[in-house]
Amino acid sequence: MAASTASAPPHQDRLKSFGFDDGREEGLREYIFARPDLETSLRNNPKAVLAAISEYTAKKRMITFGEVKINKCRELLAQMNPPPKALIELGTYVGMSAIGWGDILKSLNPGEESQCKVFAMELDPKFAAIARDLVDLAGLKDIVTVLEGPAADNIRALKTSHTVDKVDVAFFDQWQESYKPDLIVCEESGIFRKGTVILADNTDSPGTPDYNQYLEESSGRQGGVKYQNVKHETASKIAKIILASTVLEVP
Ligand SMILES: C[S@@+](CC[C@H](N)C(=O)[O-])C[C@H]1O[C@@H](n2cnc3c(N)ncnc32)[C@H](O)[C@@H]1O
Repeated sequence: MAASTASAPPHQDRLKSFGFDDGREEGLREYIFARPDLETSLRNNPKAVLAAISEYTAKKRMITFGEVKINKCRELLAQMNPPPKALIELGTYVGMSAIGWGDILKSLNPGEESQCKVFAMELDPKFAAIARDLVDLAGLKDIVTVLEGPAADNIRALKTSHTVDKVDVAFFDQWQESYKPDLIVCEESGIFRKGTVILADNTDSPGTPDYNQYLEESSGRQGGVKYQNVKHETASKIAKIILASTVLEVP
């Protein structure tokens, strides 16, 4: 991973320690595409696709950004004025949250759906391919683009490859050691504006102490991006907190 620290375990070790990449991801795709209601209720229906993914991931105990958290984020993004249209996601896995973002942006921007853009970034090509298939099934491929590779590289290329100047929302759900370095890449790439909201999962568990500290100390840092940080508790059983950091000032 380009943005990880020298002591961070490599991607394959992280996959094993978290129980990723053991066949359940391909199993999810097979399960969804074999469902008898594929054409009648799942196709072009993001909420039904999310429910179907949840059914499988709960049974197989897969780690995804579940519906409880997606609905909490739906509430948070609904409070933004104007409604968010451009969102980046760092860490897409099989596409659960990416489908959630596509659905949320679409419903917050009636009549302006074509202006909504989600760039969902996933390190692992196998997971990215599954996410693409599920996004496509949900009818969101015009809104959600799944980009492969380290998020840091894709963020640096956003302005040139995808003509994205600023993002309204960034969602952090990659390996935790990359949170702080990737945040700095976002700052240096100039994609944040006053009012951009950075949502982060897992800041309480497994925990991202260096990222949290960097955000908390931003007000005292000369010439840096300044943030207001709010912890939102969810009813999730583990990693209950979604940390929302709103950009107050960019230099
Ligand atoms: C917790 S999962 C993401 C869950 C996903 N957001 C969901 O909705 O279920 C973490 C994912 O981040 C990916 N990842 C880790 N480091 C990354 C990086 N630097 N850039 C992009 N993806 C990364 C991993 O391959 C893994 O699929």
